[in-house]
Amino acid sequence: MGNQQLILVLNAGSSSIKFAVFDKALSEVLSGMAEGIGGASRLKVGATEIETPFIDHRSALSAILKLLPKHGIALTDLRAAGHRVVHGGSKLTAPVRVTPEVRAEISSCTPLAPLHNPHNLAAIDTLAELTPDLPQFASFDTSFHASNPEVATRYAIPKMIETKGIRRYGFHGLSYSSLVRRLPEISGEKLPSRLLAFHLGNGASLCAIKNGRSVATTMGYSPLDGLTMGTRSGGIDANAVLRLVEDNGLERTKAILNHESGLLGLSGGKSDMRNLMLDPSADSAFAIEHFCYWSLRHAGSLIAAMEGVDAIAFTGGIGENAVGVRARILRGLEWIGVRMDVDANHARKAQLHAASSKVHIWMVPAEEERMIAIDAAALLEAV
Ligand SMILES: Nc1ncnc2c1ncn2[C@@H]1O[C@H](COP(=O)(O)OP(=O)(O)O)[C@@H](O)[C@H]1O
Ligand SMILES: CC(=O)OP(=O)(O)O
Ligand SMILES: [Mg+2]
Repeated sequence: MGNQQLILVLNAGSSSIKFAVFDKALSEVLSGMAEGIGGASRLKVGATEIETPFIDHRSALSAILKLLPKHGIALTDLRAAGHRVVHGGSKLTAPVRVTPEVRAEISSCTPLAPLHNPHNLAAIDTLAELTPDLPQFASFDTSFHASNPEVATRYAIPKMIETKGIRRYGFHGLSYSSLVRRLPEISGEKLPSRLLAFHLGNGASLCAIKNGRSVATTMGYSPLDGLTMGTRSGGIDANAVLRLVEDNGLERTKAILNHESGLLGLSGGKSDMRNLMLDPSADSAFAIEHFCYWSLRHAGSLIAAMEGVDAIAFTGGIGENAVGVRARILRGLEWIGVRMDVDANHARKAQLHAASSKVHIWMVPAEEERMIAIDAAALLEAV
């Protein structure tokens, strides 16, 4: 192409890097991902999939960048790169161009998101080495929740401690802001005033969205809190955590709570919802029930924070695809007048509510990469 029209988006997760390339009209021209980094990893680009061992994010990213020219995209075709940065802390609450100061601020948030921020920085640094003149932008998973009231973000701990950044932030904000943008287009209706969003993926959270703004969410200081997740425990009593540290030390405890718990810990080895749903064992069934039960317990809390609910939206790998999980959660919400259209749910339609439902129900594909491209394009225009 050679005309510097493209935006490259990198979304580095704890064990994966998703990427997408968008043209000037923000249509996606290529996407793919490296997953299972550090283990039995795979690289998918467009329709091609290869098994290839990546020891770390850096090697996965260089493989992705090497493959781009084979799909007709040279680094010189790029006009910008946009990155998902999971933790922006208290200061980075809107998309920004990455400057040395911004990079330092993201780095200072690493203790708050140890599974994510180092990989986001590695992606920024690798691109900066390869193409020092390419403008790079960062969009933060925490930003969308900057509108939460203080009563929702403060832990009931001494004020002095809060000043060190020990507060609730919330995550999956890029997914939620893309959902707010897409839902009216998908539903053909104006955005409901009280919307309960379920982002159910490997990481999972709920968000109470009032008049388009986040007012409460289930994740807290880090992406560990709230729902039962693929490998993260979700909510756990802090004294139980202290006991784990006493018994196992700090590093082991981090690994237990972040990598060995959740669906994986409950089922005895399976973190992936697809695999769990195929497995007939009682432990796998219990893990799925735990996931649904705690989604419902938290849903009740977020509905209370909004004083009611007008619509529900599902997104993320599980929210978009796991028909049985959606059905179980929606059954658990019948007390608020939810009625699911069984056929629509099976057919994976966008509209999931029956005519008799008091609450509208939608499935909205998560489009984090497109959201990041939109943010980067807007900042480029503003220059
Ligand atoms: N067809 C499907 N049925 C059930 N679960 C699915 C399906 N497709 C994907 N999933 C589940 O979605 C989860 C991954 O969600 P995703 O949003 O891609 O995660 P990540 O947090 O890594 O971005 C996995 O548990 C996976 O099993
Ligand atoms: C913030 C977070 O939990 O991200 P992911 O779901 O990609 O792990
Ligand atoms: Mg995700």
